[in-house]
Amino acid sequence: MANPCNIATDLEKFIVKEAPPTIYYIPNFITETEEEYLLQQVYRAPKPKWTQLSGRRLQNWGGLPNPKGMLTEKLPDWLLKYTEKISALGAFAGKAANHVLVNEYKPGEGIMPHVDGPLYHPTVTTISLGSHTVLDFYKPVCETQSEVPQTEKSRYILSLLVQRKSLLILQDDMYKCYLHGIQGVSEDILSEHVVNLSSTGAHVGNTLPRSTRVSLTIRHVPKVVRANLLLGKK
Ligand SMILES: O=C(O)CCC(=O)C(=O)O
Ligand SMILES: [Fe+2]
Repeated sequence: MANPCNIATDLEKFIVKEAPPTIYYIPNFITETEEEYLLQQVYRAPKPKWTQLSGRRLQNWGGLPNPKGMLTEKLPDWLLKYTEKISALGAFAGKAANHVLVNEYKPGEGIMPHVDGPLYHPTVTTISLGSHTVLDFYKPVCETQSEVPQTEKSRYILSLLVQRKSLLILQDDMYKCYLHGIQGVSEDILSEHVVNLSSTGAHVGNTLPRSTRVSLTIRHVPKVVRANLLLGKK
C-alpha cells in the first residue's frame, strides 16, 4: 500500500458513483471462515454484554461515547484485527478506530432513519455478517422544508444492498447530512433505487429473504478521556 493515509488510492474503485459523496462498498472484504469466526466471538460474549432495544439488540465495545469524552476500554483481539485492518486503509484519515458497535437484527427488525452524529470522526465503516440487508438513505428534514409536510417517502433518495462479508464505508455528506435506516421487513425486493447492484451480482426484481444479520460498525471516537484522569491521578 503506497500511502496508508490516502483512502483514494486503494479504494477509489469501490466508490458508489450513483450516490452523493461518499460511499465505498467492498464486497467479500472478509472470507467465509472469518465471518464464522467473528459470529462465534459475538455470540460468545456474556448475556449482560447485550442491550435489547426495540427492533434490534447491541453490544458496545471500546467505551461509551459521550460529549465529554469516551472513557476508553481496550478492544478485544478479535475486534482489533479488523479495526486495525480498516484503519490501515485510511478510512479515518490516519487515525485508528477505537469503537465498535455490534448490532443484531432478526428478520423483520431494523433501525429508524438517523444520523450517527458528532461524537465520531465523520466516517462509519460496517462489516456485515450472516445476512444481507438493504440500507435506505433519506434527505435531512432541514433541506426539504416547504409548505407541504415532508414524509419519509418524499425524503427517500436511494438504497444499498449490503451483503454479508462486505465492508461499507460512509463519509462526507453521506455521513454528515443524509439519514440512514433499515426497514423492519423479512425480505427485500430489489428496486432500481438500489444503486450498487452492479457490484453485488443481484438484480432488480430479485426477492432476498433476510436471515439474522450481525453488523460490526467500526468508528473512531476522537474525544477520549483517560481513566487515571477521572480517578484524579496525575
Ligand atoms: O447495522 C447497520 O448496518 C447500521 C447500524 C447503524 O446505523 C448504527 O449503529 O448507527
Ligand atoms: Fe447509524
